[in-house]
Amino acid sequence: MKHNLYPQFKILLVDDEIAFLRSMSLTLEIQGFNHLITCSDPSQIPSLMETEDIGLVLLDLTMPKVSGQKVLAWLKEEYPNVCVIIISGVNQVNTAVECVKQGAFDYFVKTSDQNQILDGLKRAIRTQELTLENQALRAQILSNELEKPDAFANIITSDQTMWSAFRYIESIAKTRQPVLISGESGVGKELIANVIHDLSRCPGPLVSVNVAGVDDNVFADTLFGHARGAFTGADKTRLGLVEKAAGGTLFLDEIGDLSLASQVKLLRLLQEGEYYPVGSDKPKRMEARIVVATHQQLSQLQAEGKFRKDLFFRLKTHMVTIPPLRERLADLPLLIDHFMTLACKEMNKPSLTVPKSLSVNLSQYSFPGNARELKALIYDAVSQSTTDELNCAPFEPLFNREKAVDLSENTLLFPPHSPLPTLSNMADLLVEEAMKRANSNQSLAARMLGISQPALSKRLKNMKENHGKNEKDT
Ligand SMILES: Nc1ncnc2c1ncn2[C@@H]1O[C@H](COP(=O)(O)OP(=O)(O)OP(=O)(O)O)[C@@H](O)[C@H]1O
Repeated sequence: MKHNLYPQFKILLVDDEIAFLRSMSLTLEIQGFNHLITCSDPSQIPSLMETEDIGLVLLDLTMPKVSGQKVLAWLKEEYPNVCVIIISGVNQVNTAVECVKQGAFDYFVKTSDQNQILDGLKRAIRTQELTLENQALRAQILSNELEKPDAFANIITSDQTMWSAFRYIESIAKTRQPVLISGESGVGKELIANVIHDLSRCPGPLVSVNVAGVDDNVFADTLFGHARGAFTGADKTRLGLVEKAAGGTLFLDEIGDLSLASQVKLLRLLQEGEYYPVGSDKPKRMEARIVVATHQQLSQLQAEGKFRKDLFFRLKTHMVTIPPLRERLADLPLLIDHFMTLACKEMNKPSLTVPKSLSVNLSQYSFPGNARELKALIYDAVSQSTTDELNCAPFEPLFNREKAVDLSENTLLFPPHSPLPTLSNMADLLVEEAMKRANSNQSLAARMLGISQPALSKRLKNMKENHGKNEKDT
């Protein structure tokens, strides 16, 4: 089985008692915290902090050469972003309060219930992960560039909202927390899940499963596996997908369709980080990161009582929303080209030219099936092309279905007894509508209006000036 290191930063255990260091690190490793270093001589702390990527320190208070409180003060001075948890043999409220005032994240007595210490450690890791994510996010926003653009090479887009989502994905890629990907059907959620997995640098596999309509027993059996003899017919032990995805990512698609009973199981898995195979009383640790996707509005499902609030909140800590294709029409020409190239390659055809009018005409269509629908249309068109130009016949029904206002027909556009708008008012309204539909992409809007991009730019400038003048006059 492949194991990855958890957490993403190192935990430093400092105690002069070697036996305690040994038992503590063993306990932590059994619980899945395997990114550890130990230190029994506090004089080594400065060099360890300098050379190792330490995010959390578990610190003893009573040590012979230097007191833990002094070390705490030094750490908070030199490494204010590193979390420090005190694990002391001294059960004194005063000392605990003083340490917390000095900046310790928490204080435990060595004899405390182990679960309490582990819960405190989980909280500290989560806080530290959020701090690191915040730093990464801030750096991403300031630099406005992707650190690993290659990871996104299969996702074709020039849309700013998509690029912001990419930057966000980069900044959360390394945490082990779950990620929720939402967006209409066919927008590319599975592509995003692939990128999240690649960027996580987890050595294990990406295992995907669609949970729509899966009955609760099947859900438990699929995810957690079963022990031999768990039920009639279970003649062999079966590994669950959580185990198959160990060290990697488990992608649960269509999470909005999960039954309420299965939602409880998923929540417990996320909270506890452990699960029981069906028919077994031996818990197993989850070593996979969970990524889920849905085309539904989970907030709405939650309001309707179909999705658990606690699970929703747990999932939405890291949420990526992919806008529908109709809200990023500037992507149309890019995607048409991309799918055309893919289709020609698969069908062994030479590359085809695409009529310029195609993306303009398609921009009037709402694409309920998003990129998947466009891909299918282009593949169909490529297969039907017999010249060196893409055959646009497969698109005709769409143009007819959602035809723009047809001025050749005697359509009644204006109420008969109202005064007509001026030509200039109408032109401004058309320009505004085209800019809205083209998501402010001037080239696309100009094509919709049948004018050149410089002509549109001039019009927009005039409209802005007139608007400014009008505001001054009033
Ligand atoms: N931006 C994009 N660039 C290139 N291909 C894309 C893009 N978006 C989607 N696709 C392609 O469209 C198809 C559908 O994408 P995908 O399966 O990721 O969508 P989805 O949102 O997961 O759909 P569903 O909700 O139905 O599961 C795939 O073939 C994918 O490669």
